[in-house]
Amino acid sequence: MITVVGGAGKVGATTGAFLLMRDVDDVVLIDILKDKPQGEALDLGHMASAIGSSRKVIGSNDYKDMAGSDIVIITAGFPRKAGQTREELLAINAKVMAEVSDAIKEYAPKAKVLVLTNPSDAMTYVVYKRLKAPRSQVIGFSGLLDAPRLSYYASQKLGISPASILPIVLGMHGENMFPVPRLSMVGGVPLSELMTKDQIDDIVKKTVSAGAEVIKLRGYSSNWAPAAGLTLMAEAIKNDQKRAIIASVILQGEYGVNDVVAEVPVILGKNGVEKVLEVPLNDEERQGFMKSIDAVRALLNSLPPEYK
Ligand SMILES: NC(=O)c1ccc[n+]([C@@H]2O[C@H](COP(=O)([O-])OP(=O)(O)OC[C@H]3O[C@@H](n4cnc5c(N)ncnc54)[C@H](O)[C@@H]3O)[C@@H](O)[C@H]2O)c1
Ligand SMILES: O=C(O)C[C@H](O)C(=O)O
Repeated sequence: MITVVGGAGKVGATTGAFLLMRDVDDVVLIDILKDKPQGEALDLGHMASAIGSSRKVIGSNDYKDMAGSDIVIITAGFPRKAGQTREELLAINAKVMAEVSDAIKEYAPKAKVLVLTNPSDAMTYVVYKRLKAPRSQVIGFSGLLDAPRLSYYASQKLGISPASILPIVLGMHGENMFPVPRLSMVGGVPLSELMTKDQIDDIVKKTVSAGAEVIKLRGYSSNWAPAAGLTLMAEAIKNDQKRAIIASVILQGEYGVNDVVAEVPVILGKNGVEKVLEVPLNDEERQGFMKSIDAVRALLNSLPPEYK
C-alpha cells in the first residue's frame, strides 16, 4: 500500500493516478481538505475500473489510514506562486512536514518516505530529523524532475530521443542546482562534446528555470512530470528494482560532505536508498557542486531550531 499525504493536491492526485495506471500498488490519498481526497479517490476508483485494475484507492482526512503503508509520499504543503522562490516556503512547509512526520512515526514508522514538498532538500532534512529514521528511509524527490528536464532540452537541440540521454544533475533543487553536461551521456558520448558551449549554457539555464517557466505560463507549478518521477521512485522501491536514480539524500561523508541533503545518484530498492554513488567530478565541477551544497547548507541553517 502506498499513501500520498497531500493526496487531494495537484501532484498528489496525479501521482495517485500514475501509481494505479502502472499497477504499482493500492493507494491511500490523505489530505486536510474536507471531501476532496474522497472525491479524488472516487474518480480514481472509476478510472481503475475503466482500465480493468483491481487496485484499491481510498481518500481520507485521517492520518491513521496510512497504517500498513510500505511507502508514504509527502506532497502536502504550499506551492510557490509566480515570482516566489521555493526557499520562501521554508518555514510554512516545515510546519506541515513536522505534523506529517509525527503521523508517520505513529502509524507507519517503517515506511519508506518520499518527500516532494518544496524547498524539497530542506523538507527532506526536516522529515529525516523529525522521524529519527535511517537516511536510507527518507528520500527527497526532484532528481527525477531536474534530470529529465535536462534530457528534454538537450534532446530538442540534438534532434534525438530524450530516452537516449543519461542525464546527471546534482546538488540543490532550486536556482543553485548543478547540471553536469560532461557526465550526461548519449551512447557514451558526453553532451559537452555533442553541443557548443552556447548550446550547453542554454540547456543548463532552461533546466534550472524550468519550474518557474511552467508557473509563468500556466499560473501554477508542475504536476505531471513530478508525479511521473515519484511513481518511478515508488516503483523502484516497491519492486526492489535496485535502480540508479537521482534523488536527494542526507550525505554522510560522500563527496566530503556531512549532514547536508543533495541530489545525487543512488540505488533504490526495497530498503530505500541502498547505495549512494559518487560521480567522478573534475576540479571545476567539484567547485560548482560545492557551491550548490553551500546553498543547501545555508538554507538548512536558516531553519527554525525546532526543525533541526
Ligand atoms: N520537489 C519537486 O520537484 C516538486 C515538484 C512539484 C511540486 N513541488 C512542491 O510540492 C508541494 C505540493 O504541490 P502541489 O502543486 O500538489 O500543491 P497543491 O496545493 O495542489 O497540493 C497540496 C496539498 O497539500 C494539502 N495539505 C496541506 N497541509 C496538509 C497537511 N498537514 N496534511 C495533509 N495534507 C495537507 C493541501 O490541502 C493540498 O491539497 C508544493 O510545496 C510544491 O512546491 C515540488
Ligand atoms: O517550480 C516549482 O515550484 C515546482 C517544482 O519545484 C518544479 O521544479 O517544477
